[in-house]
Amino acid sequence: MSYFTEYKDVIQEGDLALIWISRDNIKPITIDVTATFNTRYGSFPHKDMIGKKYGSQIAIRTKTNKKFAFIHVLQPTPELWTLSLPHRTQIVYTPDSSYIMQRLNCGPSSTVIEAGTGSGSFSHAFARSVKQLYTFEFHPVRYEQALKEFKDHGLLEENVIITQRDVCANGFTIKKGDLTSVTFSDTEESVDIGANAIFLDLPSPWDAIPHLDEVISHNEKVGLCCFSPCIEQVDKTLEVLEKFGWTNVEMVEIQGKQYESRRQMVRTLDDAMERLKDIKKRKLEGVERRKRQLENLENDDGNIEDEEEKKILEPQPLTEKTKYNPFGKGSRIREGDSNYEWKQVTKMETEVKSHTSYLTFAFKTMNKTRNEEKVGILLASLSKKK
Ligand SMILES: C[S@@+](CC[C@H](N)C(=O)[O-])C[C@H]1O[C@@H](n2cnc3c(N)ncnc32)[C@H](O)[C@@H]1O
Repeated sequence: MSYFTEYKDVIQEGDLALIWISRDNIKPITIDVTATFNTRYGSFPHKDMIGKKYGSQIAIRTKTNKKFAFIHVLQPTPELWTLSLPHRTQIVYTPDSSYIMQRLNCGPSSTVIEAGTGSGSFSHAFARSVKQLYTFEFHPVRYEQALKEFKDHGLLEENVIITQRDVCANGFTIKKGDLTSVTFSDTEESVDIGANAIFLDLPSPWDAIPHLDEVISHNEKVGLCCFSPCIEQVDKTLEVLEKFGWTNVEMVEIQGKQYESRRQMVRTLDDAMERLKDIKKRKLEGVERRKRQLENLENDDGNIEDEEEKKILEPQPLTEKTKYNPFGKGSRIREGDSNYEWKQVTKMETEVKSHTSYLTFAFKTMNKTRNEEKVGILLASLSKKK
């Protein structure tokens, strides 16, 4: 069973689970009754997670100040895996992968070729959505790491085949004897791939493109996407795409941004004036108080007779509880407090996790002959519907 394609309710021994500490800090663990998940806030024994529902919050008391620390235990999804996986390379993030899959029409009937596998970020997203993924990685250590990871995650028994290969030099055909996760039967000599979607995340996709004709489907429109960080790479890719008959070429750049929506208090000029007057008054009072304190130290025996002076010397709250607080200091006003006027604003978050590249899309139809029999069947079915 793949942890990424089937949902389950309850956390069990041996599960791959993701520990959500914060939005930027998600850690994968394998549930083991004898193990403990340590954070700087405290330790969370796995046994306290077993039997609970996925999504549960697990809380402990911190050792130092006896406050609560908590985590959430989540079931893996390709999106969360992308945010928590061990990086072996640069990876493709969800804003790109989701867009690419949509542009390549990926769905349950798609057969996809991916090169290189890298850290397997995109492989997990493809694996959840498509019929079959053939992924290629030429780096021996990265190949072994990805092979183990896909096996542990149940992807190899579902729909992922990984092969160690320099696709630029040797193409995509998988034969008996290759270093691959395919198990060949006695009669099989090679794999009939017939891909209808291709994703190339390599430094030189133009060297891989000429090999594609051998492994793409000949009877349907095939989509290709090249993920390249430099415009010079795009330029070289375009030349080869044209030479090898790829059409409908388009280049796109995804700039993922996250917007935070919140309310901001409406401030008027009168409010600002009031606030400035308030600051000035407090400043003057402070100066006066310090002057008198100094005089007392120098001249008096410490007894203060004057009532007015006493009042000034009394410790004052930092800010009075004023009705109006447009600058957010002093008395606290909850966002959205119905006593005040608010407007809805958005704030763009500064850091968005993504590795942006140029996405070059192209399409190819190998067999352009008209299949009269199929067209006839299609037309007949359409006229019946009318
Ligand atoms: C940027 S990473 C891919 C990251 C991957 N898309 C992900 O989301 O995790 C590029 C990978 O391509 C591999 N690679 C580079 N040239 C290759 C080639 N000619 N054949 C196969 N793999 C190649 C590299 O070893 C590297 O692991």
